[in-house]
Amino acid sequence: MVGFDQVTKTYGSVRAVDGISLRLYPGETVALLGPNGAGKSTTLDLLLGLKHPDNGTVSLFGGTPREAIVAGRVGAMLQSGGLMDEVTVAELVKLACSLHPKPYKPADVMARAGIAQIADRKVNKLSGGQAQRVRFALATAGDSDLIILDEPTTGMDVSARQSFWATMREQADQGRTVLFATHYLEEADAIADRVLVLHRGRLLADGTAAEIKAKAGARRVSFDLEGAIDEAALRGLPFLTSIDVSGQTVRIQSSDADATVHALYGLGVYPRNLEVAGLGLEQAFVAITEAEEAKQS
Ligand SMILES: Nc1ncnc2c1ncn2[C@@H]1O[C@H](COP(=O)(O)OP(=O)(O)OP(=O)(O)O)[C@@H](O)[C@H]1O
Repeated sequence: MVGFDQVTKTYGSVRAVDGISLRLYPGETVALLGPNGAGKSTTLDLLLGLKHPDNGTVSLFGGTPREAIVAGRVGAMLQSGGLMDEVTVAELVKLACSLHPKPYKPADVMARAGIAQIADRKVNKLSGGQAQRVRFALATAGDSDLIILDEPTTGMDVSARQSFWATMREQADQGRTVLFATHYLEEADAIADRVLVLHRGRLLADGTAAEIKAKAGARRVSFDLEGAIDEAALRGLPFLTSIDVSGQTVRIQSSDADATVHALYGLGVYPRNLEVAGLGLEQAFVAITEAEEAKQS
């Protein structure tokens, strides 16, 4: 099990991680979301023992991050992890396997990462997406219990992303914990069992994607109106949190969609193509982080 207990990490006056406590369990696929500078990379660095908390403790499988890494229990794929320049893909993968206490066969690792066909290519001649696949191979060179991925699919094409996530799903199904930081909210929505929302170093939300959407507490309502649209009257609708009028189409967000729609009919208009839907994870994320910004300012 992976644990953060009241962990704080500051850089000068910046609280990159501010009193975070959480537990991660075997078999979980966990997405770490947050705007730029929220503290995602710092959180992952603390887990990997690359940075040390000012206060609080980080524990991995009952020991320190360093002990877990030495025991081969952690595989990681970092954003800018440099790859050695003058070696081939196969040489680099072999090296990673040889350093892992519980290694897989290099050929299997390369096949899984979809890099068998570029095995003989020099690492410094790879495209961005290919280099990303090689980083993925290095993170899965052996049988680790925790896989940490920082923005793993940046630069990958659609098919690389699909096979990447299928592999990660398999890893979690086999009881491993997969923790990934991402800015692709659709990926988090589709893949993660659990979503953590960080904001200025604090954990604002922790739950399933459905729970995070419910926490944002708003729903989308869209409809078309004929003729001139009285925008001022629409803005007066109860529970409205945002409105966008484009041509004859009106899109609103409401914290009580039922009451808003009821009042809409009370305006004497006839909305066509009325749709009421929950927020997507992206809109929920924006709503949660903006509400926090408003609270702090
Ligand atoms: N070595 C450092 N020295 C000083 N400040 C730092 C350092 N590393 C990070 N920070 C600051 O700490 C905060 C958190 O940074 P971090 O890189 O963890 O955020 P992030 O959520 O990963 O951001 P992004 O989405 O942009 O990658 C930011 O305000 C950043 O400027």
